[in-house]
Amino acid sequence: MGQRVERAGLRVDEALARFVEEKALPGTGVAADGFWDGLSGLIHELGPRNRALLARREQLQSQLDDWHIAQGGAEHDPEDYETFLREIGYLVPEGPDFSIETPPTDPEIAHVAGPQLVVPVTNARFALNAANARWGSLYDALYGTDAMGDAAPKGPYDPARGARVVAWAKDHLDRVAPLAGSSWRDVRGLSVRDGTLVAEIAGDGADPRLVGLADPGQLAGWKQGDLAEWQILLRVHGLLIELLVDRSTPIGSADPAGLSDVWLEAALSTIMDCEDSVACVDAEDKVLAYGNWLGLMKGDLEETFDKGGRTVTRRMNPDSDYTGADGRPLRVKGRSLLLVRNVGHLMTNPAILDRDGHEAGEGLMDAMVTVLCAMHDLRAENGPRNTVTQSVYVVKPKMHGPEEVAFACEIFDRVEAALGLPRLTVKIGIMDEERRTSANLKECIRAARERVAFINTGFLDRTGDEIHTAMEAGPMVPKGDMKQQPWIRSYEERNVDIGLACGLRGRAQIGKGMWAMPDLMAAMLRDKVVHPKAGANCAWVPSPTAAVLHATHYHVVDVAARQEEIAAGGPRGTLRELLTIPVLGGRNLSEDEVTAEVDNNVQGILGYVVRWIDQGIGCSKVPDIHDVGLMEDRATCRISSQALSNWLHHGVVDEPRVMAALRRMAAVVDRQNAGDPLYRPMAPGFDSVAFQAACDLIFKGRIQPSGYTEPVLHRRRAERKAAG
Ligand SMILES: CC(=O)SCCNC(=O)CCNC(=O)[C@H](O)C(C)(C)COP(=O)(O)OP(=O)(O)OC[C@H]1O[C@@H](n2cnc3c(N)ncnc32)[C@H](O)[C@@H]1OP(=O)(O)O
Ligand SMILES: O=CC(=O)O
Ligand SMILES: [Mg+2]
Repeated sequence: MGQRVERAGLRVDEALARFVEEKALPGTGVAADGFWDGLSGLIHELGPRNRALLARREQLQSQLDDWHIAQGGAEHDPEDYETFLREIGYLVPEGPDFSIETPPTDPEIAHVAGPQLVVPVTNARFALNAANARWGSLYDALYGTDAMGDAAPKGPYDPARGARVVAWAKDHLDRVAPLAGSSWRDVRGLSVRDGTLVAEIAGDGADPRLVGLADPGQLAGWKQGDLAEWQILLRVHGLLIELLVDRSTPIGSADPAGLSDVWLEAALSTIMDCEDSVACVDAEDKVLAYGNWLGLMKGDLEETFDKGGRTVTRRMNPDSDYTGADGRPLRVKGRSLLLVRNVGHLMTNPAILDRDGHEAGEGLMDAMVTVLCAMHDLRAENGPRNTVTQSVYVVKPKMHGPEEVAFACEIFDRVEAALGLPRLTVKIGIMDEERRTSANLKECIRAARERVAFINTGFLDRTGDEIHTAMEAGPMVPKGDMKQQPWIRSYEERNVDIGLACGLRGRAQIGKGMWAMPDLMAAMLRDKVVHPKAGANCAWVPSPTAAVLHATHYHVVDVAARQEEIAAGGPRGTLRELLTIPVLGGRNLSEDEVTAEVDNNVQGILGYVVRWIDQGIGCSKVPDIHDVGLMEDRATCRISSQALSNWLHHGVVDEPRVMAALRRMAAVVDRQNAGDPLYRPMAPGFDSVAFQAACDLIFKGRIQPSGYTEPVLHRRRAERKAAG
């Protein structure tokens, strides 16, 4: 921890003060005094209210615990349960219907449905890649993954696989942008003439047949002679598809149509994450996160790194100019619309101490600093912009119920006033990922009706909270079975239904959760189409490649039409189903099932935590016991930790058994990381801070606030950093 400096009654770590004053403030028109006064007001006036909201969470949790204990194993009565939840104020009364009033938002939020990428903002290389993931090659995504059913080959280019890629892409075009009376497979030449796409089809005689698009309106634009002979833009459900015709390339020269690649508009929006996927425990870490976000908002972030023996410098992509189908200039955005996820209301951070020496609320700090950084985009006079509606999009996670949403809105009211921004510049994304928010979703949206820009089912945290909230109700089903439980179906359906009923269409996104198996792209192509089919404007993907493949789902499904149908069909999932607790009930698990579940959870926790604690890496790909690489972050870790705590609490397993699994799996995780020169093994000593952190998450998981992983992770990471 560095020296502290005094600012408006706050004791601020010097590194953070320097960042704010020398990097973030200049160019915004905000004076340093005004900034620190504003932040001090936020911390001193809203800080106590923040703590009171957390105390309310604890009070409700202990009332829930007592209620379940008092049931003493009697059969669960859902009606009694619901009455009790209303009595204690866990469920709040639902008010009359309303529509949100958010001012106009950017087209990526309001009108076009597509993938939403998430990236740890602390990793500049990944963050830049994510910002540029607006566009990606379909050919590369198919060739380089298992998307077509078989694993990507290593070694030189395989022409047979290449041919399958091209066939896949052309079949997809036949499905989503068909030619009039012909197939893309039969095209021998492509061009645009008089504002119309012209495809030459090999005929029987010497002269080719000329055909156009079945729907000529799908031609969006073109250009000649830049990257390729022709770059032709099609538009399908609002998303652009670019056909590159270039016979000078190996792929184009081998293709009858001269098609050298198909690029897709993919990650329409990206969340720069300061939360679940990062490890930020002090000023040094916060400055890294804020600094990258600032660079993205200024447009000058760059990162130089070695890739395959080459030095690469990565910067943000520019926009591109085309001729539109109407003959007028068409500028196409080269970067994803960037949102920033702040932390929630729980954590504090030592980067700032208040006048009583308490750590400042991290969410308050994030709100003020991330919006300040975004002012560089709002103030930019030329060059590429993030928003065209003078908006700053802040995603707010892990809130419990409408009072916490209202509190978040108040924070942003104060931030706007302190920074001299028009009220409602900040648009808020509500992560529906805590049970009290799902159960009171309509009232949560009402609390943010002036500035809500998205609701999203963060089902991973939500599953962790499901287990924690009902910890005393009994042992829960294994985590793999959670997705088949009534509560989660109701949760997903109600989120869409309530979002539609509250008028989110045309103003705000209704989003769905993460695909957490980054290497299983065939499975994603098969399964994740359910998200647009469910009426979601966007759904989370873990990587740019996944964004490209998931984009194809939005070509196939017309989300606007699905939303119409769903809204017309009326509400589906019920509150009663939502409140169904996923306990094992009378179901007996075999010894093998229990062992597999314990081993799997333990392996995931250790594999994630060891990199978090020792290397400050907040999101990792960790193999499960079947050797499938899973995206692990704070939320997936919360599920594993809560699942084990719950089984320990109810005697499904005992401490020696879990400890034995921890030791066994630590050796497995050590082997998995053997190639990492920065890795410090946990076995055979089992005394490292990382190993202790994993133990805390499991053995003290039941008493963590809402079952969050952050308090343990932060404390142990700080301990590890202090030890050097
Ligand atoms: C519950 C929740 O809150 S979910 C939201 C939080 N989760 C996330 O943000 C997930 C983000 N994803 C990631 O961090 C990573 O994809 C991981 C950790 C899952 C896997 O990382 P790795 O094992 O390093 O990925 P892998 O080796 O397959 O690919 C690395 C390449 O893909 C790119 N990449 C991978 N993920 C991303 C991403 N999210 N954004 C941008 N680029 C990415 C990297 O830039 C790198 O390419 P480069 O060499 O050209 O820079
Ligand atoms: O933040 C996302 C989640 O699923 O949790
Ligand atoms: Mg989450």
